[in-house]
Amino acid sequence: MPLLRVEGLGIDFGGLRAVDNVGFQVEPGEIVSVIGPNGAGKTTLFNMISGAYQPARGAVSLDGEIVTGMVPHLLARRGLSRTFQNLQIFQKMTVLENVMVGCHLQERASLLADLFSTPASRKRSAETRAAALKLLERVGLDCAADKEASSLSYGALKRLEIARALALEPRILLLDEPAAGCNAVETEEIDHLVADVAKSGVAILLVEHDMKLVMRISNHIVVLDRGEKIAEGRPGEVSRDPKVIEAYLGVQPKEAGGHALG
Ligand SMILES: Nc1ncnc2c1ncn2[C@@H]1O[C@H](COP(=O)(O)OP(=O)(O)OP(=O)(O)O)[C@@H](O)[C@H]1O
Repeated sequence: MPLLRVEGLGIDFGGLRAVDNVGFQVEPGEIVSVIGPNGAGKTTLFNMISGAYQPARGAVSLDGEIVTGMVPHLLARRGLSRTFQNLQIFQKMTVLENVMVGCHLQERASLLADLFSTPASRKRSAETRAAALKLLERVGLDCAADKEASSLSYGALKRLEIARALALEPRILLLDEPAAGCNAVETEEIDHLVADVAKSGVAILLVEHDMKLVMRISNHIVVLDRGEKIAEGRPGEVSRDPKVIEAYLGVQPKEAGGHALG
């Protein structure tokens, strides 16, 4: 049974079929990317899978359990968490505090109980801090733990966003353009981090415009165009697919020299 199964998913905005009849699946530890030209429906698809939008058609299941349209915090409890294209970092908090907030959500511990500072809550706080520090180490930000988040470079903020999502201990992580706005060095750091997370068994579903990154790290690619899935397969297969070349370049494959991506 796949970890994530998406079947016949669709949604309309007014008269526009933004996403229609899209299906695919993701296995544990697999990196699956969703690509497509601007307006293809990638973010809308992500929003349906992560509970931000209610699909009009189709189903999403996690480990065989139907979770279609479930709100994000309940999906997080079932092991699905996501990052956002527009970072959701608390800029005035320290780097460590940003991750501790995510850890608290995971523990389902009452923040109010912690205010009374019982021995049990103090022990829990120390454990949360240690867990958050471990995550910062994993994303290469342990040295910046006590800095204000606003002082980080853009690439570091992107990694902090991933650390926060990892604090929820997901089985599948949805990454919305993790390398957008990053320079080549920062993109490579994201590349290594995503591969490392997948190696630990967490499935990754990725929306990303950087085709070099997508081609390098994906096990499987799903291609959307005008809301529909037009192709899927391994990176090498997808980059040579005539339908994909035409969707990206608007020309026949012969004119494009046989490939469009990367
Ligand atoms: N909230 C909305 N209301 C109305 N139309 C929307 C809404 N969100 C997206 N759309 C439309 O749905 C279609 C798919 O948009 P979406 O943002 O999902 O595409 P995308 O593949 O993520 O694009 P990009 O690569 O530019 O981010 C587009 O035609 C877009 O204009």
